[in-house]
Amino acid sequence: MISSRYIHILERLLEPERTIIFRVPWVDDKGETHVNRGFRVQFSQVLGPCRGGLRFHPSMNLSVAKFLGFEQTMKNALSPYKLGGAGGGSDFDPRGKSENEIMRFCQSFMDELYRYLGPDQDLPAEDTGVGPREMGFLFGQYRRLAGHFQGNFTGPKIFWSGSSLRTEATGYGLVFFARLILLEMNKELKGLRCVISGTGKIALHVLEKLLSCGAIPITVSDSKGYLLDEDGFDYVKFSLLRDIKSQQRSLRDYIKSYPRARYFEDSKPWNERCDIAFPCASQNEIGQPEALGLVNSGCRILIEGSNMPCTSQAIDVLRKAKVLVAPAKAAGAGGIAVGELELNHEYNLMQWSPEDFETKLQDSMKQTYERSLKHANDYGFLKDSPEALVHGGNICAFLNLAQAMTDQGCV
Ligand SMILES: NC(=O)c1ccc[n+]([C@@H]2O[C@H](COP(=O)([O-])OP(=O)(O)OC[C@H]3O[C@@H](n4cnc5c(N)ncnc54)[C@H](O)[C@@H]3O)[C@@H](O)[C@H]2O)c1
Repeated sequence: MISSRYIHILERLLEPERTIIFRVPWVDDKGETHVNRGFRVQFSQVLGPCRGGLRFHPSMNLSVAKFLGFEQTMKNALSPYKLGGAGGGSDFDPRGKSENEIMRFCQSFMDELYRYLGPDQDLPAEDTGVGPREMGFLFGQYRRLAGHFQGNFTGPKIFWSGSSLRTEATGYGLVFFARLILLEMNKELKGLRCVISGTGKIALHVLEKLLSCGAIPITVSDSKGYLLDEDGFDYVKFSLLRDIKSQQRSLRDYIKSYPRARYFEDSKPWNERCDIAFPCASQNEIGQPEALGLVNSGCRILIEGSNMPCTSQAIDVLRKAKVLVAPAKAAGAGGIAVGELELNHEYNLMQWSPEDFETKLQDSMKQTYERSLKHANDYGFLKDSPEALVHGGNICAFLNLAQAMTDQGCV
């Protein structure tokens, strides 16, 4: 039974603190003008300054910005750090644009957004279509307009120490999270067949870390279809995939080097026989039919890399089939941990090795895992229940927010 106090808090929590929508005009290389729409939803600053991604993708709209901001608020509230949550971006499509066009777009985007950002206000981070290059351009313009260097953006290379795992952190963290789940079952990743969707920052780093754990990743995908390599990817194949993506070529090109692999147009990889699924592409990528496909293909664990990859109908199917779901707000928390390390000047002065970073990341994922399970247990969900991590993560994040909202009065 939910107390009426919590219902009032939920009502307030579900309304973003601030929503910013703005025009982003920019000029392409031929001198033609274009206009896109920019969004930033500062969902909650109750636990600290907002932190959350910027997404550049044609499908971006206010609804997506709101869901990203809410998910990030919960993700940050579940983490050990004092951070609020935000989401945003633009319907600008970076694909096929020159570097100069991307720079001009980023500068125009920041011309408006800079006044709402700052170390005590809002700290942007990467998401779909926004990587270190875009974050560098965005930070450069922010610094110029704000007149100081304290943006604390997550992502620009200038904030990286030499051995940082900044871009790798979320993907690696997802695999560490899967390992913790398997450890509880006295199992290991070695030899398990894994299906992955996406070929972006998250998907490729999941693939790379799975290889080092001896797992057998067999698929990746893009918005046009998916690639299946029944023999499993290895480091040489991974390097080829990275080249194909960095040159913006089709995944189909992989088959020229590995003819036994197959590319399926307009399809998703969820019907392939597997033990674990890692959705790492976009929201709602798994609906009811895809969830049924996963269940029939033998999948026992689903680790959410993308934010909200499953529709509620898909979740129902997975729940009934007792597929264990690791929610993105817990399993995808790796980026928050490394982002915090990067911004901590004391840590940045030290010479960290990649192994040091990995150890910190593993510690942080373990803490998030244990916190989720503890809250599940406190509220009556057995730790071997397939839903324990989903409920535990939600309860822990909500209680942290609810306590801070109660303490701060009706604001
Ligand atoms: N980057 C981060 O720090 C971060 C952190 C947590 C969660 N996420 C989430 O992970 C997901 C991927 O983010 P990313 O940073 O890897 O983005 P990215 O831009 O690097 O890659 C996105 C990938 O998804 C593919 N894709 C896009 N739309 C698709 C569709 N409709 N069907 C199939 N594939 C599609 C693209 O081809 C690309 O390979 C997003 O949901 C994002 O919100 C990102």
